[in-house]
Parts: sequence; C-alpha cells; structure tokens
Amino acid sequence: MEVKSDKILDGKKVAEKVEDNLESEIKSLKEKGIEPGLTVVLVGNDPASQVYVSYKEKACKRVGINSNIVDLPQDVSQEDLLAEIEDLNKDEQVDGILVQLPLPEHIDEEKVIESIVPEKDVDGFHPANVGRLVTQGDMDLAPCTPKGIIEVLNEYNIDIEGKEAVIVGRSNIVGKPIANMLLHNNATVTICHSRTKDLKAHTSQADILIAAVGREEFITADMVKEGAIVIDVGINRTDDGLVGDVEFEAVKEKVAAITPVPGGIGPMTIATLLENTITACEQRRG
Ligand SMILES: Nc1nc(=O)c2c([nH]1)NC[C@@H]1CN(c3ccc(C(=O)N[C@@H](CCC(=O)O)C(=O)O)cc3)C=[N+]21
Repeated sequence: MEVKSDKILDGKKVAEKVEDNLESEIKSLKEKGIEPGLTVVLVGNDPASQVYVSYKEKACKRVGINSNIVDLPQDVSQEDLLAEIEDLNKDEQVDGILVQLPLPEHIDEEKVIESIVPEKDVDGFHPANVGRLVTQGDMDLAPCTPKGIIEVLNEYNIDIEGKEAVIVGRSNIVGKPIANMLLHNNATVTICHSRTKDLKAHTSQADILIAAVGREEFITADMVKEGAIVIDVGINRTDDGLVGDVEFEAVKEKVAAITPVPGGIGPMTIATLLENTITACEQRRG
C-alpha cells in the first residue's frame, strides 16, 4: 500500500516556508541600510564539507543574505585560524560566523568554537548559547539541526508535551541540544548512545524517536513503536546514494509520520541557519 503523503514530514517544504517568512524581516533590515552577512570558514577540501558550504551559500543568495567563504588550507595553524576568527568578530558587516566542522586533527575544535563571539555564533555551539538553551530554553541562537527538528514538529502540529521522546545519539550538534529542546517542551526524554544496554527496549517505547547516530539504516522496524513519530537526522553517503539512520521503507509502514532522507531535516538545517543569521543581525544592529 502506498504511504499517505502526509505521513512524510516534508522538511524541504517547511524549509521553503521558513525562507519565505524571512523575506519581510530581511526587507525591513535592508530598508534601514543593514545588509545581513554570513561568513563560513572552511578549512581544507573535504568534499562533503564543500557540498554543504555550497548549499549554505546558495540559500543565502536566495533570501538576500551576503555570504562569504573564507577558505583556509588543511594545514593552517590554529593560531592563524584564531586570528581569522578574531578579524570576523570585529568586522561590523559580519553578522554570523560559521566554522564548518569537522576541523583537521591538529586543531582544537572547542577552542575555535569558544573564540567566536557568542553574538555571531549562528551554529549555537558556543557555551554561552548552549547555556542559555539549557537553562532558559532560549532558541534564538540554538543549534541549527535540532532547531529544524522542533520547527518541523511544530509545523505539522505534532504535540511534544507529555510524550516519550527517545534520542539515539549524544553529540553536541544534535543529541544533547535536541534533548534539551524536547525537555523544555515538556517531553519525557531519554538519551541512548553506544553504551546503552538494550537499545531496543528504549526505542520501542518512543512516541517521538530521533535517530542521530550516523550509521546507515541503524534503526530497523522492529525497534520502533507502532504509530510513532520518527525523525531521521542521518546523512550517510552509500553506493546507493544518500541514506538516513532509519530503515525508511520498512519503518514508514509502522509509524504515524517520518522524515525522509534526503528532503527531511537536512534542508531544515540550512533554513534555521538563515534564521539564526537574521536573528544575530537584528540583535546586534537591527
Ligand atoms: N559548523 C557546522 N555547522 C553545520 O550545520 C554542519 C557542519 N558544521 N558540518 C556538517 C553538518 C552537516 N550539515 C548538513 C547541512 C545540510 C544538509 C542538507 O541540505 N541535506 C539535504 C541534501 C543532501 C545531499 O544531497 O547532499 C537533504 O538531506 O535533503 C545536510 C547536512 C550541516 N552541518
């Protein structure tokens, strides 16, 4: 049986709506003579990173954000990278600074993240922004991928309050921040990870299941509760193309709704980056 189209949570469509909604805000900034700007710092030439950065650049063009890419060689010193960020911190025209991750081994990622002034931290990775998310539920400069998940749930009127939310993965980029966002929205939250005993015992209880492990088709149908909401954050490149962390075809038969890969949370990550850039611009000089 063909899946009902509304079972598929169309992140691409929601992302387009987010972009449309930014239009008026960007217009009123421009009327005040303010040109919002995002600078992406790209170290080395990892092909996947280059692809993501090109998506970010195109999205900025679509909505009228000035985008700049600072390309640094793979062997750039930490000192030179920090000096570059310091220049961007001081640059009046730069509203958002995003350092594309992962960084080369010889660079201390935490130190780089902490060197960005929190006001321009459009990734929401700086401890000051992480802290505001955890203590206050502040979503202004919150990490893009989890913020995109919440926006998709809201767009489809999916209730979070009182639900059993289970997250598989505990990264700083997705697992930990989405746990805090769901908690702030009154879900009961469980975070599972590589040392979790009996993963299936947890995932099969989930009303909302977030898969953010980075392993292709790791979540199988037997691990998922009938009627659950499944959010697939995985972006795994295989010989068969892009696949998520969820065994999509089998799982979609069982659940109430699911995000596809591609076309799910990926595009939302870009859309919320644009939102964060406009928020940073408005808060600093709007
Ligand atoms: N500082 C930093 N911030 C990030 O936000 C960040 C990062 N580093 N490093 C890498 C990850 C990954 N990421 C994605 C962005 C867009 C898609 C995306 O648009 N995906 C589309 C298309 C995928 C494709 O065709 O390649 C989709 O899922 O439909 C995916 C993944 C941002 N990241």
